[in-house]
Amino acid sequence: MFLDIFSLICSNLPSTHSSLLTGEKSDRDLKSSSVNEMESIQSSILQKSKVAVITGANAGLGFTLADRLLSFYPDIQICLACRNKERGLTAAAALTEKHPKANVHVEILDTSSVASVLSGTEAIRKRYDHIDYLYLNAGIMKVTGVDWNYFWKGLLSSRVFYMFATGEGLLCQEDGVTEDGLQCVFQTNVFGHYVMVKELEDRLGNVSSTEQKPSQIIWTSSSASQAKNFKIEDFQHKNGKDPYSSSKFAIDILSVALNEKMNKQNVFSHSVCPGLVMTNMTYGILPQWFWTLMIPLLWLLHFFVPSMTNNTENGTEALIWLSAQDPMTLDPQTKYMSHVNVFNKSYVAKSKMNINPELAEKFIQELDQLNNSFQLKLKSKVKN
Ligand SMILES: NC(=O)C1=CN([C@@H]2O[C@H](COP(=O)(O)OP(=O)(O)OC[C@H]3O[C@@H](n4cnc5c(N)ncnc54)[C@H](OP(=O)(O)O)[C@@H]3O)[C@@H](O)[C@H]2O)C=CC1
Ligand SMILES: CC(C)CCC[C@@H](C)[C@H]1CC[C@H]2C3=C(CC[C@]12C)[C@@]1(C)CCC(=O)[C@@H](C)[C@@H]1CC3
Repeated sequence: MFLDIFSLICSNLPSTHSSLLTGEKSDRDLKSSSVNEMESIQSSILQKSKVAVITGANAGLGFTLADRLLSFYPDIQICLACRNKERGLTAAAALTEKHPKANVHVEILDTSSVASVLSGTEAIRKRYDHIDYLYLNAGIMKVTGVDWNYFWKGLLSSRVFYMFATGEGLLCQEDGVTEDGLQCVFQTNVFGHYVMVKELEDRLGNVSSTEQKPSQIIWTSSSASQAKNFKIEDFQHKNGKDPYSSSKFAIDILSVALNEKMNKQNVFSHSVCPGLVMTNMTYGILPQWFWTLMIPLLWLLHFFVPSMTNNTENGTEALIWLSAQDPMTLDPQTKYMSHVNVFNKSYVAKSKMNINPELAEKFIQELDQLNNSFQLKLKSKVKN
């Protein structure tokens, strides 16, 4: 128990426990392999130097993901796609200090600006011929307060565990409009990433008709994703009260739609929920001292709510696990969730999404239209 509490207190320090990767080439499998097996695994990794592009990689889940990928695939090339150069370079320096031979590169890419996505993806296309993993992880939630009345009522009701797993109804949120004239949460979490996929399309999947190379697009979604908060007529969520939930459901729809469109090119898309993790995003909701005071409660809750992953190491479990799977064997309608068991060990759980393919098709048409209008606008600007 004391060890568990200690691990919660150290939630954002790099954890040393071996995680419960359940895939074919899990951390645990690697650790228990004989030296010969290890050598053959390492040489096969070395032969194929993989490339991972991660958005929002300078902090939180994105940063730990980069760190864990470097431990798992020592030869991997990592591109940290960050909106702020200084924060990106600081993250790259921390990663190369821990992994001296790491191949880490920083690219400036702000998902809330189409112009920045276009320039960032152009630079990424120049640097890499093929992208194995495209982690679309950057995200924001603009919280103005917590509905404590709802919280206390929820605490004494049967929806208590659901409330802690999804945060439903607890947060008062605001949104804004970007310089591109789109809703801020929608453009940052969804549309900027969609433009990225379109711009990087020829770096994903099969390189040629003879060379079969799969790519995985892995979205950081959330258990806050709720169908009832997403309306196709208002997909930017201009008129709703939960832009975060709407944007995460939009991500789930997009993931399903991209499988329909891109599986034939050997591109596979999956959606992940990291659980509730202490990062800048969650510390932005309530002050750090409050969360620290709540450590005993959070510790108690993880017995009942497996999505209380708490630290970024546990939270990235499903993101890492997916990288080790054969994507062809995975169900496009399944969401992969990082969970913890009662010993605070992480594992991957699955949840069916049941997204209507017609809705997915309609949504992708809307996004294509929006994307085309930006391309026309920006290209005519360049001409003039
Ligand atoms: N923490 C949690 O409990 C959960 C988080 N998630 C999701 O996980 C993802 C990562 O969040 P988390 O690590 O928790 O939060 P953090 O705030 O720690 O990290 C978010 C990252 O996204 C970056 N980012 C934000 N806006 C943009 C932008 N416009 N362009 C490029 N990068 C941007 C941030 O950059 P910068 O440092 O410059 O701000 C940062 O690197 C998000 O999509 C979030 O919705 C899902 C479920 C639960
Ligand atoms: C633990 C404290 C006594 C009380 C904290 C109350 C709330 C601030 C949290 C309870 C459930 C949390 C939650 C999220 C944010 C903070 C809470 C509402 C998220 C919405 C954060 C982002 C996500 O993507 C979700 C998966 C989280 C769900 C749970």
